[in-house]
Amino acid sequence: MPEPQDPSVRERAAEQHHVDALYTRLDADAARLRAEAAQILRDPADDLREPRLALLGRRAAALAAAEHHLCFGRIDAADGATPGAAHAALHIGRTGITGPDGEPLLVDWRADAARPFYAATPASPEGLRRRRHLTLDGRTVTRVSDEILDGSAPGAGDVVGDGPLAAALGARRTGRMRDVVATLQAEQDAIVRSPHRGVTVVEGGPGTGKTVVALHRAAYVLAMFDSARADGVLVLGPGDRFLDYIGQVLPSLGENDVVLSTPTALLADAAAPPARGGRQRPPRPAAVASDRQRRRLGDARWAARLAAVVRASQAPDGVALAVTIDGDRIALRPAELAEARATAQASGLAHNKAREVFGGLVADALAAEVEARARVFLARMDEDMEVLTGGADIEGAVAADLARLGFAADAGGRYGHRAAVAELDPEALRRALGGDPQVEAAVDRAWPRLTPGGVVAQALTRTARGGPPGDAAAARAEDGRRRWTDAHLPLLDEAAALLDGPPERTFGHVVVDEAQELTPMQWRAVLRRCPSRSMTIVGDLAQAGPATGAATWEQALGALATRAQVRTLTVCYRTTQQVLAEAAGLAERIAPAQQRSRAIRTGPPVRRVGLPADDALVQVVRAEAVREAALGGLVGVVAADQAAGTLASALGDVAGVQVVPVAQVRGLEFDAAIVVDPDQIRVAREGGERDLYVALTRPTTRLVAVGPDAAATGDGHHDVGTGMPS
Ligand SMILES: Nc1ncnc2c1ncn2[C@@H]1O[C@H](COP(=O)(O)OP(=O)(O)OP(=O)(O)O)[C@@H](O)[C@H]1O
Repeated sequence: MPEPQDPSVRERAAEQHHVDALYTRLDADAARLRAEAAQILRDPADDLREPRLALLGRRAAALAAAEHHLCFGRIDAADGATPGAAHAALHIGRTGITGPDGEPLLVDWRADAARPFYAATPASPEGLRRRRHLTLDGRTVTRVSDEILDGSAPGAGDVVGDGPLAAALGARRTGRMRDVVATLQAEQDAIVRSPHRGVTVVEGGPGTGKTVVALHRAAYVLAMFDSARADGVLVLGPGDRFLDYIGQVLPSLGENDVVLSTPTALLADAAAPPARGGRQRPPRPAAVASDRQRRRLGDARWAARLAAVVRASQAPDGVALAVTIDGDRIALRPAELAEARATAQASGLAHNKAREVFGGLVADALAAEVEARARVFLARMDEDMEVLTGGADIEGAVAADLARLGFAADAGGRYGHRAAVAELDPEALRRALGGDPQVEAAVDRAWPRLTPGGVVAQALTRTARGGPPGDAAAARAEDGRRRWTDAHLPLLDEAAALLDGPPERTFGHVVVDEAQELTPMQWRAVLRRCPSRSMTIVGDLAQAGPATGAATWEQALGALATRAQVRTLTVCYRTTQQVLAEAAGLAERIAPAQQRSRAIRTGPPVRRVGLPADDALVQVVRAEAVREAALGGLVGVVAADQAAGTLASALGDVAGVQVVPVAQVRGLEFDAAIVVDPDQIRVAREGGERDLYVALTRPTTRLVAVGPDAAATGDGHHDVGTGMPS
């Protein structure tokens, strides 16, 4: 057959050949995994059956994830050898595949050798002549598109055309985020691939790819950092709707073991009552807090207050510790009590564990007191005996009698009360006292076992009354009556850490998305779960909700910020220049110091739709929703929280249209966004301008503002290029 003349056809055929070989190997790997699994299943005696099958299952899932768009790129070196590799051309894809002789047929996108694919630009070609993108439909190569990076003229084997980024950005939204591994941009890739193991803060305006970076970073870190692989990765997002939206990205990158959660769910899970005999956990929250409550309870000063409550219940000055033994009241002296307290506190253990240290020291002190008293008593007996017997060696006589009668002497040859003195075994006494219910009760009065709910209840009551702490029993009773909300969870978690030590489940790397939403108390709870402080924190302070008011990352993160590497993303991939221009006035007011991002796409003008006097808002919104849905893609109707519920039921089901309360719209995106009554959003709650800014920056293409305020402008339907109503 003659060679096709069209380079795109010819190159596609050549790439198809390579891609076929890749899928053949992928199929062979999958078949091998299945055979291994079958082998394991045939051996019921194998003790490690379950973990082995689980491992195979994970590998099979990763292979299955690699199936879709397995190979998406190729790099060709300028001098015939790809940097870092012995080959002139390297194919880049979702997983690494080697040929029969160990030669790389496909390089995993995370590998160092793949870095130039993402990092090279015409200004800095990284030794590459050409970057090629491959588009696949199933297993068929449908498109090849080349960028020449070294300034050389395109040759016969080059297919220069539009890159796939434009196609990816222009694609209709489905309501689920996709991975962008094929089109990750250089500034994003530099963060994803950063070797920095500490805290990285990624900031940037709406749509600059912060979430994209966070998720690809999670996949990278899992593959490349041992600690992350060993201890797992946690990704935190602001709400369930958001988690749904991003839920497919990591599995499509072959990562199924990442824990995705919200700060609330994470702490509620930790607070779930353990199996019987486990450690005491805070109760689950019963209600959702108001914004004001969230802000108040998020204040970092609660940490000190909770610690003070706990400390105040550790054998405070003035508390008495006494027990009655054989009718004798034995009390610890204040100095002894203070010393036991100081030693237990210096142990650095959490309260309920330090209580064991304290209890042991109390038992020691009581045992010493009992022993001292016994010695005094026995010595007095000796004296009395001597007086009564006029100094005769009664002891010796008794010993001789006892020996004659066959009674044994102790190891020191002693009988009678001398043996009793020698037999005073402080250790046995201490053990007996340690387990004595009376001593236990006395220790409990001085250093009570506490529950997280009790401590938080006490801190709240104390703060409300401004007085000294109440007693533990009263706090427990109050804990039972209290209605905990999600905003109390970080306090309960803090208290649990003070009482029982750090949480059991921690992670090797934690990714926090929409990080501007976390309160200082939530940050403390997150940090407890990341002892290595290996974190990727992404967010935009200009989009912060009302629970947090930090203007800088230093304010938001406290000491953590001092060791953070801060990176700024500057290109807006989501929305159009028209939409960003519409929101620019607001951005200027909310975050005047922030670097404005640059949109790379243009789109239709923003539309503002007024309400003619007798038109109900719902009718107008419905008409707009239907109109936008007909234009195609996903339509989001964003309204103030209090209006969204009614609006949703009044609109009913319109295909392709979602009604989202503004508080839940952070991080989401739509092809078209209809922002309902911007003025209401702005005044509905504290920080309303930031809510409005978030709402306006959700669409990829079309923005419509519907509100009574626009009616004043006349026809109610017109294009607007300047700021939103002010
Ligand atoms: N390199 C890329 N290739 C293709 N699409 C991209 C790329 N980077 C970002 N996008 C797309 O741009 C959109 C915005 O990205 P993303 O949600 O990560 O931005 P964000 O900065 O987190 O936004 P926000 O602050 O509003 O939450 C998404 O649809 C994402 O898929």
